[in-house]
Amino acid sequence: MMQKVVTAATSAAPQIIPTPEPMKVKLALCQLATSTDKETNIATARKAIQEASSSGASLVVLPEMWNCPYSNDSFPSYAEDIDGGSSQSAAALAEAAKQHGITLVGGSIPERSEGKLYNTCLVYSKEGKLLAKHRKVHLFDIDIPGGVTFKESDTLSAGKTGTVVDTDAGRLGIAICYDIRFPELAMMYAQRGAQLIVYPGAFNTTTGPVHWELLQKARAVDNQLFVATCSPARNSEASYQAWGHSTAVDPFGKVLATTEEKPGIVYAELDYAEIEKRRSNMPIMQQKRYDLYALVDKTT
Ligand SMILES: NC(=O)CCC(=O)C(=O)O
Repeated sequence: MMQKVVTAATSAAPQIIPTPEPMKVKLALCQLATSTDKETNIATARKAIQEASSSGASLVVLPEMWNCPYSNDSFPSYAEDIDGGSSQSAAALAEAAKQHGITLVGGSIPERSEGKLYNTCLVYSKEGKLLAKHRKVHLFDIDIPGGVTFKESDTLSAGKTGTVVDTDAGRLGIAICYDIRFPELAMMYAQRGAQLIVYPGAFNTTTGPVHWELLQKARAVDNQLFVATCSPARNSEASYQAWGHSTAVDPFGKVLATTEEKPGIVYAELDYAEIEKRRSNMPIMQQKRYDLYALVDKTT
């Protein structure tokens, strides 16, 4: 599940963990409408998970911060204690995964733990068991005058580890939104044998049109694996205007499925055999010049 890649010597190639046996997976990206009412948001998520599973999806993904508005004013008041077992959103995710027998990447919610807040993604098995918890590693702190200014670090703390998890829907790398801008994290996940990197994410109407799809294609092509993103739908009344456009990209950089800004579910058929095909057509993993550069995986 959480495999450590050992880099033997600075000039030696890192150990690349092979991807698991290929399989086909029907993916559903639930681009949810979020409101200020947590109960409504949970009900909306449950309904979307049910619809996705009825349509044959075995892997269902929710957006970043799906149970609250995306704002620093909201994170503290909507935050839940996941480890303490009192999280109503986590309980709903576990129950929905079990009820519908799907692997669930539960977007993210604000988590409260030991006096700090995190932007946290929970992954559940089809038995409703918690398989992984990823806390957003790179906080979204940017200032584009006349565009978008946001400082997650005003309320949130950064996670300290990457997350690669084995599920019935393949080996998944989990990262959240702004994490997609850091190619090293995706590369680390590829070295750990991830078949798909899932990024619940809420880009915005300034950076989204220019960078959202570009970054997904870049991470997919750099690492020759699948990439999926899942955004909240745009809410014209919200302080933060989400870009939407939840998307799935294949290892050759082709967009398999996408949407615009409205609520809906995006479906894609993933055939993990495509990873091996692309890697043998174009063996960039073997052609890297580790005598010139190296990526060191420092997390366990
Ligand atoms: N929620 C986020 O991390 C937003 C990231 C974003 O919009 C970007 O441009 O990066």
